[in-house]
Amino acid sequence: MSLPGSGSGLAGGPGSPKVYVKVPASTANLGPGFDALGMALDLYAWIEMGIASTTEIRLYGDQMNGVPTDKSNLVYKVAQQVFDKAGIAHPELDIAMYSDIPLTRGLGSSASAIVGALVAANALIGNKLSPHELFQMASALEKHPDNVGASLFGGLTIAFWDGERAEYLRIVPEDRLDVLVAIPRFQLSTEKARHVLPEQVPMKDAVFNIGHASLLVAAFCSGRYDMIRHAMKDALHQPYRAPLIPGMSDILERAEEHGALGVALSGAGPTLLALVDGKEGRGAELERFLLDTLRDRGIEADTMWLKPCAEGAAVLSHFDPNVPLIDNVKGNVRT
Ligand SMILES: Nc1ncnc2c1ncn2[C@@H]1O[C@H](COP(=O)(O)OP(=O)(O)OP(=O)(O)O)[C@@H](O)[C@H]1O
Ligand SMILES: N[C@@H](CCO)C(=O)O
Repeated sequence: MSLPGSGSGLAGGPGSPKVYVKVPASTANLGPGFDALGMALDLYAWIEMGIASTTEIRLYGDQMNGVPTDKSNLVYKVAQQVFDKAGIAHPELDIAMYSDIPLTRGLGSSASAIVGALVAANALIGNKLSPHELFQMASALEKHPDNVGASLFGGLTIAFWDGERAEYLRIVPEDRLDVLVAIPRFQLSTEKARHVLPEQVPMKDAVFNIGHASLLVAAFCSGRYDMIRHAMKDALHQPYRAPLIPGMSDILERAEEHGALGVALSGAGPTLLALVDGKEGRGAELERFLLDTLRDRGIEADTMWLKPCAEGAAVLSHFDPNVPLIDNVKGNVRT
């Protein structure tokens, strides 16, 4: 089978079509929803992809340090899986990436790369795969559906992946919700943060999380944000991960005293995330509390105010293929 615009099949080069995809960051778990809840955030990565005669990968931005530019690159490898699934021979690819999402900090950078690659490669072949198929592939690649569901579909996603099949529903948080993240200046890989988790948990902890995660989803669905402080508690992963992030336990215990609706470890960490009902109220106090608590334990961090993002990964039609991706992103004020 040949690729659209690639002439006799896989030949790329000047004139070959390029696609552009914008994909949001995400936070996973939201406390009790371990491997199930995810929320897209208005912090983004952009991917440009086209067919080429020789593979070339260009990375832009401060967040890409250490990301490989050869065929071991995650985006390249995931794109090839799309071609495989669509029955198309592996093409050489021209890929460019710019990202504002910090790597390995718990804000879903790997999910954004996986989802961006799936959506871009699928767009290159005329969207032969359905969103459902992309979600199955993304969940199988990431091994849990929380970050990838949020990055792919936007909003707050509630999902499972049973090893063979993923399903999800999506809700959109209200506009008044603000999200404060404190991003420690050290990396913590998901692999390391999963390694500290026990293989088995007591029944009472499982029951605790079922109740809290269910109430949290109901709080979002009903707009009962007053319930978040009760619901955003976890017994399955945060207690085991807390020793990896000095100051985390104090923040989980006391952030609500400083104006948070609720607080959690973002994904596998080390970022800590607080939900706030309007940052104009006590936002500055909360920000100071997070930074001071981490600093007291020797951890420097950076804060960012974000909003939930209702839209998932999107193919952009207004980028100019004749200018570098970085100029497209900056020239379009990161739209
Ligand atoms: N744009 C990208 N291109 C290629 N590889 C990437 C990209 N973004 C992330 N990765 C890969 O994903 C790894 C980070 O994945 P990891 O799951 O440890 O952290 P995270 O996704 O940022 O955090 P979390 O899953 O807790 O939200 C990076 O070290 C890199 O190998
Ligand atoms: N649910 C995952 C998210 C990180 O990828 C975890 O907490 O390990």
